[in-house]
Amino acid sequence: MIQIDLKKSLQGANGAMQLDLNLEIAEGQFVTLYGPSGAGKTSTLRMIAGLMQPDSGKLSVGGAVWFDAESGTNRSVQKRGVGYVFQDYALFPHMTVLENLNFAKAKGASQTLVNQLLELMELGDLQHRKPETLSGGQKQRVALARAVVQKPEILLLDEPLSALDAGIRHKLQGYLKRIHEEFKLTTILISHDVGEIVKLSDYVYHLEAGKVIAHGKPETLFTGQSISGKFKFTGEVLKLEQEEILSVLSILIHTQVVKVVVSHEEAEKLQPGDQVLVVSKAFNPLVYKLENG
Ligand SMILES: Nc1ncnc2c1ncn2[C@@H]1O[C@H](COP(=O)(O)OP(=O)(O)OP(=O)(O)O)[C@@H](O)[C@H]1O
Repeated sequence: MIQIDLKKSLQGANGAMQLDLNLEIAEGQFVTLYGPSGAGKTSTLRMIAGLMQPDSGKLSVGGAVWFDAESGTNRSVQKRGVGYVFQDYALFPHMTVLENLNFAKAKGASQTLVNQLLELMELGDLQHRKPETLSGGQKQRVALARAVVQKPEILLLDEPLSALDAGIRHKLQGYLKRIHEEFKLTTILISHDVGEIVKLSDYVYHLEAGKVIAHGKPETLFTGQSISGKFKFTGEVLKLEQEEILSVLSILIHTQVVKVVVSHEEAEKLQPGDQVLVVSKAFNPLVYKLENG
């Protein structure tokens, strides 16, 4: 369990802004911080990593106190057991992929873990290459593997996929999901991509101006209702066609266009470009508009 109860005065775009957070994250959960630019998402991760000192409050991880303003406890960055992945890959340029992983490997961690990650992230063929010879997506796979090989207690992901184009981003989301299923690391992701959030996270905190303004399971938070269904996909509305009795939606789901029949009433709430969640309950899928998409 991570218990975060922290305050920090920040220099917001319109003057002073108080970051004031009080949340609990269960071990092994995949949680996303969502919200507009300047809401305090990166500052939150930096305080957890020990890169920014809170003004007051307490942070404990798995029962150990990492920060406590009252008792003056402030565990150093090196001793916090955090894997941090940013948008830029920050790999060591003079080391090969394998050397980057071996260098980061936790003390006492077996070579088996490195091999397991090379396999899981499909980096085997690239292991003797230097970062400058890799694509952005490949570099980010190495950066993810390098964060995990440290055996962190918490994996912090600050918009790790936002510099990549849609196709590669989609693929990397699959790798992130695999990593989480395999290692069950408590993970905190920052993302603006609603589809990505729905696909990956167990729980979402929506931050604005330093405060949590809403939280919940992604489907509930982005649709305003609780949904169950046999399958769920996120997609983008491309086209709406009004037929006599019903409307037909063309929805782009990853690289496929799927046609879904909805009532005129439902179609009226939608327009091309909207992000939607497509859920199949019985036979015909149901479509829910994703808020803030
Ligand atoms: N060390 C600091 N001291 C004071 N203010 C800071 C500090 N670091 C960041 N800020 C300010 O705090 C505010 C929140 O920044 P932060 O990077 O946490 O937001 P964010 O939600 O991650 O935004 P984005 O999505 O653009 O990355 C910004 O206005 C920023 O200028």
